[in-house]
Amino acid sequence: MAAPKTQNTAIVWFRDDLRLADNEALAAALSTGGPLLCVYILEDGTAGFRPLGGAARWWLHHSLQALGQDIAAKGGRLDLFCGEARRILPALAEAAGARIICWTRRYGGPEMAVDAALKAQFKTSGVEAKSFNGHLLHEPWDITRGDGHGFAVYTPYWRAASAAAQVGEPLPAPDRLPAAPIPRGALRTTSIEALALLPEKPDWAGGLRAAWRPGENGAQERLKAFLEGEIASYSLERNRPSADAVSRLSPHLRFGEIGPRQIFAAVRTAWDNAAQKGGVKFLAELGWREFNYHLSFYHPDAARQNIQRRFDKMPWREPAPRELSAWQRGETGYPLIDAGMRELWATGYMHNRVRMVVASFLIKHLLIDWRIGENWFWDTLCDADPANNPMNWQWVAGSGADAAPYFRIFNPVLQGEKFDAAGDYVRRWIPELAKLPNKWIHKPFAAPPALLRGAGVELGKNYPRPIVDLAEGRARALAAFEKVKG
Ligand SMILES: Cc1cc2nc3c(=O)[nH]c(=O)nc-3n(C[C@H](O)[C@H](O)[C@H](O)COP(=O)(O)OP(=O)(O)OC[C@H]3O[C@@H](n4cnc5c(N)ncnc54)[C@H](O)[C@@H]3O)c2cc1C
Repeated sequence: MAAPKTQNTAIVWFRDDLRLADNEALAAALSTGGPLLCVYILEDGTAGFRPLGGAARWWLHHSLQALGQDIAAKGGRLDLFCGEARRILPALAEAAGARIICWTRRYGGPEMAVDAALKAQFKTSGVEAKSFNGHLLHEPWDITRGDGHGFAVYTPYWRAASAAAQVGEPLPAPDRLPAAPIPRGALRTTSIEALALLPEKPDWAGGLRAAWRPGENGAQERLKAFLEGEIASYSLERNRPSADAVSRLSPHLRFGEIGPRQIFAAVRTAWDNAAQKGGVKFLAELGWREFNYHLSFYHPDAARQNIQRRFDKMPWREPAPRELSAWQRGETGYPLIDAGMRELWATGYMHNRVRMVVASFLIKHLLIDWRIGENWFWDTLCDADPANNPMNWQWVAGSGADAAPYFRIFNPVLQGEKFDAAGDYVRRWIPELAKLPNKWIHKPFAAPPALLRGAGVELGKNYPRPIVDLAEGRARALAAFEKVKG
């Protein structure tokens, strides 16, 4: 039965904004003075939505748990649902007699279509639906070139975005969250366990549990530690995977446990001479995130389609199952690639420099379609992001908007020698190679047999031989690219 619209209940629909601070949608709902229905819907199975990968589902479970606890600590309640938002929310609003529903905007094509349809539906039923920006510094459509079109190149985009209206001050978390009663009726909330987000048989998430603390408090802790430490050396050290010089905020940002406005404000507050250079570089990296969302707005199908359509003619090889699984498992015989892929599998994260090298290796040395790699990252990264993942894969492939040229082919041995000169990163993830001297740590296949024996390395037994010859792979990739060249 519908409740009369006298209770003044406001609905807050949480999506990729799983936080209480700097959440304008939450603040707007609270400002109505009525009790709140805080809602999360796992929209599995909604037409056109890309199902979350395994690592992201693990993250979401813990993030929702943390949000639920944070809301409860302030007197509120997080209600979970599973299914189609277009079916659940109107029924919920009616049962609760809600007058207003607020949410933070999202930017995927099918997701925006659902939100637009809901707005229209609510309008006819007299419920005010209000949306806010909390995921980006600037709406993707607000930053435009002089001719009104979107940007295709990062540098002018970020220049224009930086010159645009000042990024506002973030909002504090509310003190109290008055809970509305659970509406009676046909709609049933579900439990976090029933959402079945965690892996069970096997439980592969031990490494993820050890590496991360999902949730708003974990995000704030990470930001604080970064600003007190790594940011000072960020611009110098961020390319060295063993240096721990990066923020590791990406999964927190992905699920909106922290917003970019909060990061901006905190970096500006922490600004001092030591951190300044690092700060500028760090904010420019957040600029890449903004840029990728800007590009996605104009290319909503970028996870499936080449942005530069001439790449549709690329003669990709049908991946041999053994080759693909060697890449996925970190058994290619190239230590930097293997360390990166093992880090990914163990922790749901990989350092940015290594992401570029492993992606280049798959796309170029193995000549495998970038979409296959993008899918693997989607499934295994905790920060698997609908804009950042496809755009970065297309950047490496050369098919993106502002992409690396296709003929730039990273050599994994040289990249290792340059960015992991002492081999610390490789030794951390491939202990079988730990005793190799630095000279051979990135190319065990070229080391003298006696030296390998002395270091306990048996090629083909406890560490693989290379699955592809680098020079041959490079030549094959360049020949394939000839077919695409404009
Ligand atoms: C093939 C490939 C796939 C990628 N897939 C993803 C993905 O699914 N999700 C994701 O968040 N990032 C992705 N990235 C970008 C980048 O690797 C990660 O954002 C970064 O490694 C996250 O670590 P961090 O938070 O410590 O980064 P920091 O260096 O501390 O940077 C701070 C923040 O800036 C943003 N950022 C940094 N580099 C980039 C970049 N190249 N593109 C866009 N934003 C960036 C991220 O939000 C990051 O959290 C991918 C990169 C490559 C090469």
